[in-house]
Amino acid sequence: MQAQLLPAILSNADKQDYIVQQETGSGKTMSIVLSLLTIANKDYKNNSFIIKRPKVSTTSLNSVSQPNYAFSAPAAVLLVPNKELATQIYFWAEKLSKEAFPNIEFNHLFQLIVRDQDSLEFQLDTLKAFGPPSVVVATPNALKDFIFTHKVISFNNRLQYIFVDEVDMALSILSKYAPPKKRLTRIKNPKEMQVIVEHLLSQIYSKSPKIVKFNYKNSKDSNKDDDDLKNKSSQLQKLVDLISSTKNNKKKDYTLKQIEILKKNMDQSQSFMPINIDQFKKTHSLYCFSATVSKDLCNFMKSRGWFPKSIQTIKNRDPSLLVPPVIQHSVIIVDNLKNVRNLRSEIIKPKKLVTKATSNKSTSDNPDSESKKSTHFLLKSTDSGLRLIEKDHDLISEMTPDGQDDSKIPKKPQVNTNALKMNDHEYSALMADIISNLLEMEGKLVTSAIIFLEEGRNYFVLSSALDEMGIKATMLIDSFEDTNKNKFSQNNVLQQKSIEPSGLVNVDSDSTSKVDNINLHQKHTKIYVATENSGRGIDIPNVSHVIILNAPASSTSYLHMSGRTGRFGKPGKAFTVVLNNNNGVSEGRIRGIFKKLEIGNTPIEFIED
Ligand SMILES: Nc1ncnc2c1ncn2[C@@H]1O[C@H](COP(=O)(O)OP(=O)(O)OP(=O)(O)O)[C@@H](O)[C@H]1O
Repeated sequence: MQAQLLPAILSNADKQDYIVQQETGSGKTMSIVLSLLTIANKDYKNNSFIIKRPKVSTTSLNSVSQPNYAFSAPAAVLLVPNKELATQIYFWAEKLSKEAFPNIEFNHLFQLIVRDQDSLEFQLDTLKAFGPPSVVVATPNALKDFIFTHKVISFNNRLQYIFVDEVDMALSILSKYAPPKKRLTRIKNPKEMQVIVEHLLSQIYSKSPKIVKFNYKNSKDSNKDDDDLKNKSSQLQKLVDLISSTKNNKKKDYTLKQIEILKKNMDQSQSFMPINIDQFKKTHSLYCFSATVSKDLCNFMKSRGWFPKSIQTIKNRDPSLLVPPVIQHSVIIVDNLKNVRNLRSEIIKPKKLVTKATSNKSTSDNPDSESKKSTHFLLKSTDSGLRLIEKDHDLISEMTPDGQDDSKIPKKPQVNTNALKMNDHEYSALMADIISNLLEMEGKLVTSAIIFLEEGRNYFVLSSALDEMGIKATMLIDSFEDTNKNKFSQNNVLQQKSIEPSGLVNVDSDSTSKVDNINLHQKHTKIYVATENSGRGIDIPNVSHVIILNAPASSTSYLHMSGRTGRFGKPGKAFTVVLNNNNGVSEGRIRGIFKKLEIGNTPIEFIED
């Protein structure tokens, strides 16, 4: 993929736009970084920085009073949806730049722009001192602040490359079935990524490169010709189409009213107009990346005028190739506090072989024969908590309350829902118990793990529960911020932050577990807790295990979370822990996800040493 993509980006004389959709961990982000480094280096040389600009020391940023800029605006922008990913990319670029271009001041090449209170001054000062860099790596909200609030950066027709990584998350388009009211709100308040990309496009093709007020009503590129009117009516048409499928008359009336409001709004302000650069000679190219780019997303971007010409796509056509084959997937269902089991196998038949599985003895070459063995319990509730059960335990009698054979079990599990109505503390204790057992079971196979916390659950409570099990976990978002802060405060001692159960931040570079009977090698093993948002696109070295707490909302969510392991061909395992507290809905959801992604469940069984 990189062999195809890098030359395509770097010798793109026709200024073609690209959509790149390849599996997680296949090196998409790295391709962007490598391209940007090449672009920045070329830009630097073309603009004779060494002659024009003084070398500025980062320790005396404020003393530079009259900076001498070689140009007025960046040549390339990379936009990503979260600051963790932006920060990671910036550090990758810095590291590679030091190797490849040791004599070039990195601040001339790249600038990181993220919303971070502690480093805001530093980011602003760096821009003031060094002037616009060749490449900006930013989150859209922070870039918006820098353009319109702080007014320290602007863009013009020097901008030739726009990259958007994790484009699907950044735009989060609404489903076709979203209610008209929600659609209307979204049209009025588009995602910041959309606003920024369209602002950049308008600046490239604006005759005046000055910053215009951040107001779409004033956009000079709002083209009022027939084409725009067509676009406007097509947006309305979508809503009209939506109500045509509604049988409920009341709902129909309501939707019609919403459409009327939308129509009026659009007529009054000429806002939300898609960008129209058809009439200009194209001087930029737009590259959108993600492992998951739907047809609807492509259509949305096209409808906004992002791709005035035909789009080049680099993607795997086979949907079963969306998931890296090196990842082994397992689901643990918590039926009630006594029954913790594997996902039952009778429905899921893995279509695809796990080709390069980890060195786990439970992985069979024959997935079908493996699924038949999937009735074992991994964990058992005892007075002292959940424990791994013995291999030769009478599994069948433990499997269900009435000792049924797996095949006879009704599809809708017999659930004692009350047993699973847990507060945050009970939930976290249960999850910590399961996690510690999993980590213990996996033993030395665990080099580093990411736990994805269910939305709405409290990190501090989980962290405290894990701590009691002897597991020190680091919040992913904080670990990235920490590195960031240290970088910006010129502090060379990189400290590992751990968070005490109380919520107080404790800086401790080598914290050992209080309880050392579990996870003995934790000293060398990093356990991170992330949310779906903060973990999107992140690449943490050597993540051997991902543990997802609760069934993800969609196959896309699952694909990206599980994809934090199994990167660039390295093996990995993804465990999903599903609480069966909603009469099988969550279990059904994970089954649906596995079916859609064409992945099989690898049952977990206790392996005695
Ligand atoms: N050419 C390469 N040689 C060696 N390692 C590479 C190469 N390209 C990428 N990698 C490594 O592979 C890992 C995954 O790369 P990257 O994060 O770019 O993948 P991705 O496709 O963007 O993943 P995601 O879709 O999850 O964001 C990283 O650790 C990266 O350093």
